[in-house]
Amino acid sequence: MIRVQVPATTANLGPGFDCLGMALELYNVVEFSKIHHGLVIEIEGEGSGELPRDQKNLVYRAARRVFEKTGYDPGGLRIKLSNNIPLGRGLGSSASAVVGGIIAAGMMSGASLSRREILGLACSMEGHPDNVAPAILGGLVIYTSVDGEINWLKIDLPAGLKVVAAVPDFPVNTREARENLPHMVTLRDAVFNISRAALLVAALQKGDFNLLGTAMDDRIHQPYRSGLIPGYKKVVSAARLAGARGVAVSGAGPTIIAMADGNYKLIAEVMKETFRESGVSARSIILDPNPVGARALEVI
Ligand SMILES: Nc1ncnc2c1ncn2[C@@H]1O[C@H](COP(=O)(O)OP(=O)(O)O)[C@@H](O)[C@H]1O
Ligand SMILES: N[C@@H](CCOP(=O)(O)O)C(=O)O
Repeated sequence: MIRVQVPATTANLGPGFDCLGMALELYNVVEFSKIHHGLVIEIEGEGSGELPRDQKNLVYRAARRVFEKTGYDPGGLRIKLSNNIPLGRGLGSSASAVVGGIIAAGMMSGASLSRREILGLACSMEGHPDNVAPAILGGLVIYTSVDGEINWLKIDLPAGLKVVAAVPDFPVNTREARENLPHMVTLRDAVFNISRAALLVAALQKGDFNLLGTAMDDRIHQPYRSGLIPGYKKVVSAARLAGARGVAVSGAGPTIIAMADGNYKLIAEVMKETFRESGVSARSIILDPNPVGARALEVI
């Protein structure tokens, strides 16, 4: 039996659209074991009532890509999914499914897939790198991909930094949210984002939390997505007033994340309460950054 734990991720962090992401201490666990024949998928936790239990399941589809690549035939396969990452909320549930399927299938095949191979395969399935990269590597990951040439750098995060995630009870489909973004940006807005993305990485590396308020601003995707999140502006203001250092839409939303180095419980409470005042039922989760990324729990 093979068990792989994969963390949730928060992508973009404001200005780093499709190139910055952070792993978080919230996990899905994927378990693969051989059976005589057929495919059996068991799901508990998040998505247990809606995720497919057949060949359409994303974890299985990712695994099949590896089996095809390695030429391994698993015969019968039992997949058990224990999910804690909410679906379609901007916390990288699909990346976690893809990465879990790839790593578990690689282990089952006896193939020693390199990190580069796992990253390449996961990116090609997910369509953007900023969730799968930190899900695999942990920490804060800066990722570039030009004409198939990939490069990345992982940065360990400073002690005391936590992410407060206010998670509304409605989903946003990432693929649809991406289709609604304009394909062109002005030079002015490009400079706005480049400067902040650079500032954000340096501020996080140095532990200079004072800069996060400015550094997490964005003009490329949030202006088009925040309108889909009722109460967005009020939740951002309330989080800042309660002590959050920087606030942004997590991935494609609708979750809003606040980076903080204290007042975590107060920030969590005011974000949830402000959502409620705007007619949105939400839960707040206080999360540490995850430093290691996906890992095998046991192989029997
Ligand atoms: N644990 C899982 N197992 C299988 N498929 C999953 C799992 N989690 C997410 N998915 C797939 O990913 C979709 C959500 O992906 P997406 O819209 O990108 O949202 P998110 O921001 O959570 O990644 C789900 O509708 C489902 O198809
Ligand atoms: N860069 C992507 C990130 C999507 O993250 P998700 O967790 O919402 O899937 C985007 O902004 O579309």
